[in-house]
Amino acid sequence: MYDCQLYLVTPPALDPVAFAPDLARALDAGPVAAVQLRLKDVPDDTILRAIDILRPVAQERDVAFILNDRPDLARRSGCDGAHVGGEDMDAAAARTLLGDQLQLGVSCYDSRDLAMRAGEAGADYVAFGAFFPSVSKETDIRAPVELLTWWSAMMELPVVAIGGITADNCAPLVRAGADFLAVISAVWSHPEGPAAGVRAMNAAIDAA
Ligand SMILES: Cc1ncc(COP(=O)(O)OP(=O)(O)O)c(N)n1
Ligand SMILES: Cc1nc(C(=O)O)sc1CCOP(=O)(O)O
Repeated sequence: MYDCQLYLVTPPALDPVAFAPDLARALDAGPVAAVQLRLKDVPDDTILRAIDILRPVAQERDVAFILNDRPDLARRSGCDGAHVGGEDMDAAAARTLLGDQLQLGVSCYDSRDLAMRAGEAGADYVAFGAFFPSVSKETDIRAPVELLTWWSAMMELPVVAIGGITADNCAPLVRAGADFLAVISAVWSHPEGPAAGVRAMNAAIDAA
């Protein structure tokens, strides 16, 4: 049995009131380790309103609530942490904004160097991807599975795998040492609904 957990990233352009019951059902079908709120190109007020509505749904279930891109808003709104990538800010700046209590995740794409530097700058996890073509985000990067093998053999810091991950293709990532599998479409676009998506992902992780 591998020690790998599910990490949910929210679907794009969500209405938080309509989405909250879906999130609750998905988390109740868990285990799920973390939820990342990922809202792109919206005003701060919209992000803060979504946090107010969705953060309790996660935290009441002991699921970490992580905010994408905005460590400043994460800190002032009770989130458990923030996730940043290359276009947002460097890891050290994000750590300064978060303080030392909140969790910091850093996108490292397929770069060993970025991951080492993120670790040194105070990241609590690094994320590699995309491992497979993603319908949720355009990217030409194809991270090789060996990156996970290398990282997990060398480092204690947890590693997240992301990008096009499904119940059908995740086994090699689990076996290579991913601590978390981050998914959008495998759960939120599952034909039988998000709870079925969570159950299918966890069954595949257990079977790996
Ligand atoms: C867990 C996790 N890994 C990677 C990403 C991608 O972050 P980033 O490169 O900053 O791109 P956007 O998500 O901001 O489009 C992520 N969000 N979460
Ligand atoms: C948000 C995100 N970041 C990626 C990266 O490669 O850094 S891939 C991705 C989208 C993940 O959604 P899905 O599970 O539907 O492919």
